[in-house]
Amino acid sequence: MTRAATIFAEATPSGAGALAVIRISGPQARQTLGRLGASVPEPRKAALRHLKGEDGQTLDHALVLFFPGPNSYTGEDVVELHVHGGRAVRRAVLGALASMPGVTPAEPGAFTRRAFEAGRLDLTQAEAVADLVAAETEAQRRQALRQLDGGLSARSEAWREVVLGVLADMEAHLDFSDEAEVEASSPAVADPLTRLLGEITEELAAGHRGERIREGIEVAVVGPPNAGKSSLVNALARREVAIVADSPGTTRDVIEVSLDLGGFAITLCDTAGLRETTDTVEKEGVRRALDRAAAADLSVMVLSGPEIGELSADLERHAAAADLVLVNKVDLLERVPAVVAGQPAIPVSVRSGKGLDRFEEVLAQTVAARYADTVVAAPVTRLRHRDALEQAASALARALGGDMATAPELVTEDVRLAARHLGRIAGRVDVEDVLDRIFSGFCIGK
Ligand SMILES: Nc1nc2c(ncn2[C@@H]2O[C@H](COP(=O)(O)OP(=O)(O)OP(=O)(O)O)[C@@H](O)[C@H]2O)c(=O)[nH]1
Ligand SMILES: [K+]
Ligand SMILES: [Mg+2]
Repeated sequence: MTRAATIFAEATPSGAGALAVIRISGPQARQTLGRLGASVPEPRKAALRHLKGEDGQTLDHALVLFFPGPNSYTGEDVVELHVHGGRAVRRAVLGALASMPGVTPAEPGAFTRRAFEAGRLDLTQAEAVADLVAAETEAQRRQALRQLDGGLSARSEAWREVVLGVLADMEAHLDFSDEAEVEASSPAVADPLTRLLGEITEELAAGHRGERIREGIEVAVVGPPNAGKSSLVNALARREVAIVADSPGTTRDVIEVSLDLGGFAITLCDTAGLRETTDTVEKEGVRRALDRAAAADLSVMVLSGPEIGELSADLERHAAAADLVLVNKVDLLERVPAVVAGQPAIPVSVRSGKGLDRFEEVLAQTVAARYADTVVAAPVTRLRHRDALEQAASALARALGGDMATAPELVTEDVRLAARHLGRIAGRVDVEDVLDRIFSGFCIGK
């Protein structure tokens, strides 16, 4: 792909630092060095250069790298300037670049988009670059790296190969055979497609795990008023995110806080205490609490130790349905029950801190048990992937339900459609309409 514009941007964050990296990509990347009064260094070898402005005054002493295309990140000639990180230095060098004709500031994601367009990365790998830059936890980092290594594209492309193989057979039969033969060949078509549909259905049923690793696993904290839900959330977040007070019904809205638990990104949701109430605001809070508990990936029921003997039927039911049951305020108890609502009770005193470590450990284990293998399996990580798989699955289901003897064209068309949807994942087909959306989510300089 030929492009007129040469683009540049800072690849490092905008605050002051010891160094800043300015990246330049495009046909004029070499010439920008000449215009800065610097000679082009040997490919991929760092060299010290004095960068000069138009008036010949030195702007900075910089380390300069030159990566000739096509074996560069973008596939084009790329220059990196490692300048001193001060604001004035960066502004001066960026200003000098901006004043050069044919050289323009990069849009967000422009470098990676060029890498994709040059075939250096496929679409899931380009997305993985953004995920790796955004990764805050170990699981996010590992999952993004796996995707950058091509794990997800390899899976979706292998699926597509199966479909294309079947499609080739079908088309051959359509062209050269009479109906009897086509019919005889149908089981050979159905077998691989049935197996494939099974695999895709399994991936879709795996509960958004890759997406949860990327976006955060939601854990709802629910329970009766004054059980100590907000106290628990504050203790786990290690800051005062929610108001704690003696009066029941303190928390009304759902309060979210993000934390890293054993390498997983968790969104912890504090909710209103569950009880019958006539207060319309509190009533709304209770409704939201129940909604959240139902929508969350995990729920933790917090009960107050001293009231454990008098649970309402509703609370019993919620506790039985929760993933974990925590009995709080054990500082006020002589004896802690081992089982509540048929669930093992985890004893905690948020006030004294007793049992908190243990609870955190159990929560981390529960999360890991559900999500750890996702990190090695290259799952779908975005709605875009899930949508493509859903469309492919329904096309396959239609094809398998169709009649090859009476309507071979319809069946073939559905198989073709399935291949097309699978090809969308790695960006083999229907690319144009998603590019802007994907790359606008990047930061500038990537
Ligand atoms: N003794 C004792 N008191 C606690 C403990 N944890 C919390 N409390 C107290 O219990 C009261 C209620 O705590 P909150 O954290 O506001 O409880 P909540 O479940 O969020 O309450 P609502 O938002 O009103 O539903 C406060 O006075 C806390 O100080 C504990 O472990 N032991
Ligand atoms: K309270
Ligand atoms: Mg509260």
